[in-house]
Amino acid sequence: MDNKIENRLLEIRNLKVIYKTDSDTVCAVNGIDLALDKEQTLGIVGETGAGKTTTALSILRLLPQDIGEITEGQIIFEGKDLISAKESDMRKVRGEKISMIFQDPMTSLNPVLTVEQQLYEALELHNTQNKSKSQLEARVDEMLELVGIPKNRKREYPHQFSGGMKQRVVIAIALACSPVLVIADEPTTALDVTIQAQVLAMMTELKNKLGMSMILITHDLGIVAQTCDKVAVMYAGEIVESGLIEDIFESEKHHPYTVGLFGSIPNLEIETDRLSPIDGLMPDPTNLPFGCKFHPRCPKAMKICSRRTPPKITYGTHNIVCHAFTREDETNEKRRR
Ligand SMILES: Nc1ncnc2c1ncn2[C@@H]1O[C@H](COP(=O)(O)OP(=O)(O)OP(=O)(O)O)[C@@H](O)[C@H]1O
Ligand code: NI
Repeated sequence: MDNKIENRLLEIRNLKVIYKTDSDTVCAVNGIDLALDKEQTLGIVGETGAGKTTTALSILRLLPQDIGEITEGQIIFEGKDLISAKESDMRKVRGEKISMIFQDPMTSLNPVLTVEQQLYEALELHNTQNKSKSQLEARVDEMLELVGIPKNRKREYPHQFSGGMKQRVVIAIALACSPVLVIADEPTTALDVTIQAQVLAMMTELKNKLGMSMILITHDLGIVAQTCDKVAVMYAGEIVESGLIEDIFESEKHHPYTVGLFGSIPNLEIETDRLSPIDGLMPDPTNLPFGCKFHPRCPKAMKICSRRTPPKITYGTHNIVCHAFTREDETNEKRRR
């Protein structure tokens, strides 16, 4: 399904993004490739600082002005490159085609407007079909029902809702314009674990019902397993491993960083109060190490890892960028298939 051009919604090619601060240049995204088909969900996982949010903001061209800059690459959405698009076209893309859901619902909600008013405003803003006031009001009720908020609460203000309910309102607003792509950046991190599962299940259901595609950004491989069709594992602004969900969860072959991420999933059966995180810290993004960027932390590091950029080895739909996997390995795999 990956090679059918007509199914392709988004393709990112060799994207590079920097942030310029007074003293330094932060290399936040260092040449990533991603592809997403219609109705697919792509999970982007990785530790804090990996460049996940930067990637999302780049797609919408919402990087902080004068600081964030796309220096290379293409972001092809519905066949057109967004990086070279006019700002007026981008405004349309943001309003009608791609919505973003952020981690903290209060960054998206207005505290002085009722839930009904905010949803109505969102619908009115994208009212390309010139619907009447009563039609829009009916749509407000419909959207609230869709995300499981009782109609009789629509005159309440955001602060009267719990965290989970607020995030449901945010989701309703994000979906109000019937986008083709929703980018959800840690949409449930601020919520209780039990509520997280409910909100995720709801998002997946809505995504399927409305035939949208989704990019889900998370630290949590468990969430990816529940929600995604494909996965990209990011480290220091690069994608170190990617593939279909079964490649990531069933294959024996993994990038050592992915192995580390799996090791840090909390085990629900054994009670531990600490995760076993990967030793060491993400490298300084203003001064990234030579060769493989993971080598200073990698338990499997070899001499070559600090000297040469690792190759991307492909096994069908599964890609691993690591010196521990050789081209030979790849050729054997092809022969077998
Ligand atoms: N406005 C900014 N100015 C300078 N550096 C920035 C800015 N925003 C992000 N960065 C840096 O860019 C790198 C990538 O950050 P980004 O927010 O994309 O990571 P992330 O994977 O989303 O992390 P998290 O999981 O914490 O949200 C980090 O080193 C971060 O410190
Ligand atoms: Ni982020």
